[in-house]
Amino acid sequence: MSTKVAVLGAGVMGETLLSGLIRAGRRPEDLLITERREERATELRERYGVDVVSNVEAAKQADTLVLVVKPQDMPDLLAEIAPAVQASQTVVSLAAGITTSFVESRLPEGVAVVRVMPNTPALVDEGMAAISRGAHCDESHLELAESLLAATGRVIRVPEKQQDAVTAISGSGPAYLFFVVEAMIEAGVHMGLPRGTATELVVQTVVGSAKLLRETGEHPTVLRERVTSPGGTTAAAVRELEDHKVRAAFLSAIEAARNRSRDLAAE
Ligand SMILES: NC(=O)C1=CN([C@@H]2O[C@H](COP(=O)(O)OP(=O)(O)OC[C@H]3O[C@@H](n4cnc5c(N)ncnc54)[C@H](OP(=O)(O)O)[C@@H]3O)[C@@H](O)[C@H]2O)C=CC1
Ligand SMILES: O=C(O)[C@@H]1CCC=N1
Repeated sequence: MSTKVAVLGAGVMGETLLSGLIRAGRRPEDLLITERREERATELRERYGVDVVSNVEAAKQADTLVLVVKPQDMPDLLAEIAPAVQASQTVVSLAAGITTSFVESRLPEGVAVVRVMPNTPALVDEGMAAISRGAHCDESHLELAESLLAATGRVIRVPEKQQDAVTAISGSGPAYLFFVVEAMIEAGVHMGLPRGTATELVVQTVVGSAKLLRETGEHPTVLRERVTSPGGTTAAAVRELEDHKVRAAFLSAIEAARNRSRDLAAE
């Protein structure tokens, strides 16, 4: 069996996956991409040496179709490719909020659909992806999706009903952390540190803290307590964070993302 993979919609996430597949050793001739803007298509063709084809052509030629357009563009894309899709193909959807039943209902009966929620650290092979099976998936379809996503980081399986929460945590999560990083750098600049110094201090602190969490397996509360000397600087800072209800703000923000994922499905 040929293993041609087509990435339909090569924007931020589509290109991230495409580049990961190539880094992981997939041959450009086994990949196809689709893009609706000619300028973007040319850029990707030159950068990766992959063929850029129409959506219908991709649906005809590839064994696996990876759908990476915005949720709002999914109905039109599915309507366009449906006549060319066959039950032997596997469809992998990365669109936030879009359910496997929605995709299945717009494609020929029996097509295996896998829903995936990736994130952008996939660009540096530190992605976190969660996958869920549609109605017509068996183990082989899940393994296929896992092998695609494993090219760019970690992959776990979750029941589809957890995908809105997963989207809110790991899908959108990098943005929350970048927000914190921005705020910390600005605080350093505010106190007179050169921007480059502040940036280096914050970025390495984030990388080091993430590594500490991963490598020690300790609970974040334990690690935070180790930084917090009695009567010291960290205790003073954490008190301010609690006074400003930062913990509650994270809860509300992440719930808002989860609710938006649900709304995208309804829209
Ligand atoms: N960015 C992220 O961190 C994550 C994104 N996702 C999901 O990935 C999907 C894409 O998001 P993202 O990459 O950020 O968005 P982008 O807008 O960057 O990418 C979407 C791309 O698809 C193209 N496109 C739209 N319609 C078609 C079509 N009919 N045929 C071919 N190409 C088309 C767009 O072209 P044009 O520029 O002309 O609109 C654009 O290049 C979304 O569904 C999102 O929920 C999931 C997890 C994380
Ligand atoms: O913001 C979004 O809708 C997408 C899904 C998760 C991350 N980015």
